[in-house]
Amino acid sequence: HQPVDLLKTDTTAAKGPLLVDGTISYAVRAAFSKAGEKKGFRAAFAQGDGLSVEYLIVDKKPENSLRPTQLPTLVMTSPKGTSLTIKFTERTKFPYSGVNYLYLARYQAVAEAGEYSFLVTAKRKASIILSVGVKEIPGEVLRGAKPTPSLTPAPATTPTPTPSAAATSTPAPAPAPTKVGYTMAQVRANNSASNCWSVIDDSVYDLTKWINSHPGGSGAIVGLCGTDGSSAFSAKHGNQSRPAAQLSSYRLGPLEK
Ligand code: HEM
Repeated sequence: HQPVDLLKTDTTAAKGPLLVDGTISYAVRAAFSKAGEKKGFRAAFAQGDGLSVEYLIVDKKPENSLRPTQLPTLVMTSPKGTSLTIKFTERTKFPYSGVNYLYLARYQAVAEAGEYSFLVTAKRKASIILSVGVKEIPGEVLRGAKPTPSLTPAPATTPTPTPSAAATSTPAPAPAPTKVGYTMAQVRANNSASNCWSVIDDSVYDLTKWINSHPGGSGAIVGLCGTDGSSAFSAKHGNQSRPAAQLSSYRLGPLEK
């Protein structure tokens, strides 16, 4: 993830930074000192892009002791002007780089073409992390008219280890990972039909969207969520090309070795 810190001056989506390609993975941090403060940003998409937004907090006080109504609200407005308030639907632990995060919401949709606006409004002192996008490649962040290089210029060839979450709480240089890939702990944390990851032959896959499309029934896929599904997959589909092709479309990245 590329960390992006929202500034005190980013008080509306228009004043905040623009994530030039909303499918690239960014960790946008919004920190507030009191109720009523607002911070915003924008993210651009092409028609049909995957729109992925995740709302995370660090699993520590004050955030983890706030009630849902006390946490900052996130309102997303599509290019056509439809607004949506993100609802907190879960409380899933996500350990990453020695920090324990909690997912409170994960929203996915097919994007309209254009800029989405995001506006976060504080109810109390609190910090949140919004993970936008999934592609682990460096992306561009624009502030005003001036293109700024990404805050952490990660080498393009080294994918950062987590896709769908994580987030450094400060835009400090990313720690040089000695290991690259997803951990088994991350896979185990995504062990339900609403967030279903599985390992097959040393790659990690997000099978959530495949559950209800699988010709062999949803149960066969749900049974793989949070586990190493290599033997189940090869036992049934080991020598078939269509299951392998389907599988490849859900690949997140390698399993950490
Ligand atoms: C990530 C895992 C899996 C993927 C991507 C996948 C994909 C597919 C695809 C694409 C088909 C259609 C094949 C065709 O029309 O040529 C299929 C059929 C089927 N799958 Fe899977 N599958 C997975 C896991 C499993 C598992 C673990 C089982 C059983 C334990 C299973 C049981 C079946 C059955 C019974 C069918 C019906 C047709 C047949 O017998 O080949 N699948 N799967």
